[in-house]
Amino acid sequence: MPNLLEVKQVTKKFGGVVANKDITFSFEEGNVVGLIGPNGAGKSTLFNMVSSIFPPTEGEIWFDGKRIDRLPSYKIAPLGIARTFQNLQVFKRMTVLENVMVGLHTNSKSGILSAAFKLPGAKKEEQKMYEQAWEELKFVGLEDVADVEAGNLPLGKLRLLELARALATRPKLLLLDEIAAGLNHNETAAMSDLILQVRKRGVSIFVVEHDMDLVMRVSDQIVVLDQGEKIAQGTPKEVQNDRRVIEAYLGTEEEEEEVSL
Ligand SMILES: Nc1ncnc2c1ncn2[C@@H]1O[C@H](COP(=O)(O)OP(=O)(O)OP(=O)(O)O)[C@@H](O)[C@H]1O
Repeated sequence: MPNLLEVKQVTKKFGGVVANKDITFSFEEGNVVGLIGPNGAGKSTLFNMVSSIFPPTEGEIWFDGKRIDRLPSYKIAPLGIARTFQNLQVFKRMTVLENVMVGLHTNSKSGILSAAFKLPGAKKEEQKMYEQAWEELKFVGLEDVADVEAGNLPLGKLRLLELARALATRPKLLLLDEIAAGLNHNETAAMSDLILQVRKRGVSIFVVEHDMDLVMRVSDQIVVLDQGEKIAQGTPKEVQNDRRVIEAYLGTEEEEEEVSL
């Protein structure tokens, strides 16, 4: 299998703060890769560079054979990368279905304007987008609330809506940013099942997550960061038994705290 994503010697500095230092890793198409590390390790920074929110200070990021680290973020989605956001970017006054459709419109060939003026090409595309949106709402189990305003949904369903919206764009790579944040135990377990179903569809998935049960269950590979550096990469079992990973989570004896990995 070819590498879908390649992060090559990436460093990110914010003024004097080195948030990521010389990070290199790659992953194969069809895999789920988890990104973990203690608070402030540099996970969000790396994730934001992969989705082109900002560029690296040094190094390169390649996706599907193309260099993407200097592209503006709006050029990322058409290449086949979709992401969810931890702070939920939903339109509260729109229905659940409309929220998924909006995500598709920003990606469409004819664009929002021709759809608004109901030009012929746009009408056909609109129908296709409607079908895709429904398909994903059914996939995540939100078809019963398709006509409900998103602002009336509980957090668990909003996270599913974010997932449906990202999936509707038919990405090759799905970036999940703390998709289980705020979910209860059962909701988190259901989200893990859903992620594994997405994987079965052949979508590659990159997961930043604090919930260890979810990461350990869904990931083929896990990349571990600590203080901006990659300290380990391997299967869930390998990283759980890695001395540097255990130290990073447990801290030195003086700063020891209860953390379960
Ligand atoms: N925009 C910014 N400006 C300055 N410093 C930043 C910025 N973003 C992140 N940092 C710093 O970079 C380091 C890594 O932060 P980052 O948010 O990537 O870590 P994280 O692993 O996602 O943390 P958490 O698990 O707490 O969300 C931290 O020291 C943080 O304070």
